Amino acid sequence: MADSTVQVHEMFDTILILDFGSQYSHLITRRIREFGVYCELLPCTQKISELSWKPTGVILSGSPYSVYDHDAPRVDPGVFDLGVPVMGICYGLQEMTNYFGGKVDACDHREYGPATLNILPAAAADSQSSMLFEELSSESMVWMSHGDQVSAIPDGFRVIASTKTAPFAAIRHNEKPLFGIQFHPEVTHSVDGKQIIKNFVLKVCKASQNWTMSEFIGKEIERIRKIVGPTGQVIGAVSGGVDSSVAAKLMHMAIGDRFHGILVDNGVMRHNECAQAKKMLVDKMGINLKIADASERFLANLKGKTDPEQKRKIIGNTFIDVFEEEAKAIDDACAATGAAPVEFLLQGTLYPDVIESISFKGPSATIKTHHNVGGLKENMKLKLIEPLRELFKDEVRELGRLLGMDDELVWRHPFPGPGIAIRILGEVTKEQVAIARKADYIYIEEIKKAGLYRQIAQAYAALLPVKAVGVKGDKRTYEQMICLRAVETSDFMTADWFPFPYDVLKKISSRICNEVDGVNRVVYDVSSKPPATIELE
Ligand SMILES: Nc1ncnc2c1ncn2[C@@H]1O[C@H](COP(=O)(O)OP(=O)(O)OP(=O)(O)O)[C@@H](O)[C@H]1O
Ligand SMILES: O=c1[nH]c(=O)c2[nH+]cn([C@@H]3O[C@H](COP(=O)(O)O)[C@@H](O)[C@H]3O)c2[nH]1
Ligand SMILES: NC(=O)CC[C@H](N)C(=O)O
Ligand SMILES: [Mg+2]
Repeated sequence: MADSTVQVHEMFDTILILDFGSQYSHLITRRIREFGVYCELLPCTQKISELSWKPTGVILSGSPYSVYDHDAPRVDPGVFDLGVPVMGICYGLQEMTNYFGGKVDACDHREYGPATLNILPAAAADSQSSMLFEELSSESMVWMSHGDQVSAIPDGFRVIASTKTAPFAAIRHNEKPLFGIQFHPEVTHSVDGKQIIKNFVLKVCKASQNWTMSEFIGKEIERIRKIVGPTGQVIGAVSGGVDSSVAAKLMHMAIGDRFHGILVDNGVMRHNECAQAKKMLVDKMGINLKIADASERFLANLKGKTDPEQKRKIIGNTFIDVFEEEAKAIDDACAATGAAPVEFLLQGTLYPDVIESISFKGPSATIKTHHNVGGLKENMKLKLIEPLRELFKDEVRELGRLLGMDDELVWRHPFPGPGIAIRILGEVTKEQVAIARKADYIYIEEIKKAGLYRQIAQAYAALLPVKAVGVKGDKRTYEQMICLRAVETSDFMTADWFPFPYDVLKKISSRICNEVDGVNRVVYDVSSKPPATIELE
């Protein structure tokens, strides 16, 4: 894995964000990326001496801890020896204060909300501080979220801004470029917050703004070529979704047909999905792709299984079996032709997956087992290549756009690997899949017709295997229900149900009841995540 992570730092100036566990930490990363500077979020437990690259600047995040908690996360003093600018935000300021010998105390009242930041005249007279506050008016609205605050600044520091309740709302070291701020510039409620982060990164750290997706494409292709070499071969699981398609496209541009994409037909794909994916990937993008039809095998393995986790595990394992068999077939073919054996595995891992798995508090409780074709055997010999490992979903979409992919693919809603199987409660049979598939097709078609597809982050129709009485053509029916789900979300970690116009719902419901055999009712899921999740299982 080291291969794919190290070199990005040689190509882009990197701001290091050390995560002390704040719920806003990833937002700092987002803000910096937005203005074209590469940055990485690492847990605060990262030893600076073990970092294989030198950051251009460091930001210390907020934290749910108090600096005087016995188990509070500590800053690695190595940060201050790097000789680069450092800015502490909230807990970051408090921990910096604590480390340099100042004092932090609990406030009388926890402060959560807006405050007016007064930039002190002393700041204007000092070039570093005025860089940090450039383009801000002397009074700026900022957002506070803290229960502790600095009560005495360390020797060698001075105050540069205050609020009514926080006399040390911003401080700096007298000589070194070390800053601390009590408020949260990363949340949008801090009106000039983005500007402060930008000033720190561009003016104080002098980071270059070369993190653009067009720059990334060329550099990534070059990097892949170097890793794979002139004869190496790569395989990868490709689903027709935006992540794996973008990854496959980059790989194809780098090494052509030495990349072997495998699309597994697991029998629980949507209507026409494999054919459409093939048309897009092979005909339009020129990718060397094999469709492995394992639909009967998946359905046979799922027979009689009703437990959601068991269904997910069966699908995950079957994916791996099929994928490994296909990989072996490619190897055998290579051996026969004298081509080099496959040495690498392409994965479409995104940055949120990486962030999630490196949290210093350890992995969160398992809500559901996400299938992962890449989650191959421990002793796997293939080396991973993950071109999207540093990117957020919106960056991947931008990449797809620049690579000339159709809008339809770029803006496609995510579709989970276990597909329709986790959208049919209970047992998955061919007949049940056919019902769910048809309803889903109608639903998405109507959403697109109404011009709502892009406003919705993800939508699907699920099948509830409960029966109710209805009447069709004067005849009694006793049939199942379709449950429609549509959510708005930016990160898929939390989500809200989409407020559909009634007339669109009416049309969808009427079409599904009329056109899908075996269904006489349609319900709309009006639950947010949490407490629900996006998928039903
Ligand atoms: N039917 C499939 N055949 C082969 N690989 C698959 C299939 N379904 C999923 N995968 C693999 O699992 C990975 C994770 O799936 P996931 O749905 O998160 O990503 P995606 O399909 O690439 O994009 P999207 O999130 O937009 O659907 C994919 O990138 C792909 O490598
Ligand atoms: O590739 C995937 N394999 C899976 O096993 C899987 N389970 C959920 N999802 C997708 O993850 C997002 C959050 O879903 P939940 O709220 O249901 O956990 C939603 O976008 C889901 O579609 C999956 N994607
Ligand atoms: N948002 C934060 O970083 C809070 C830091 C610390 N827990 C406080 O309450 O002051
Ligand atoms: Mg997918």
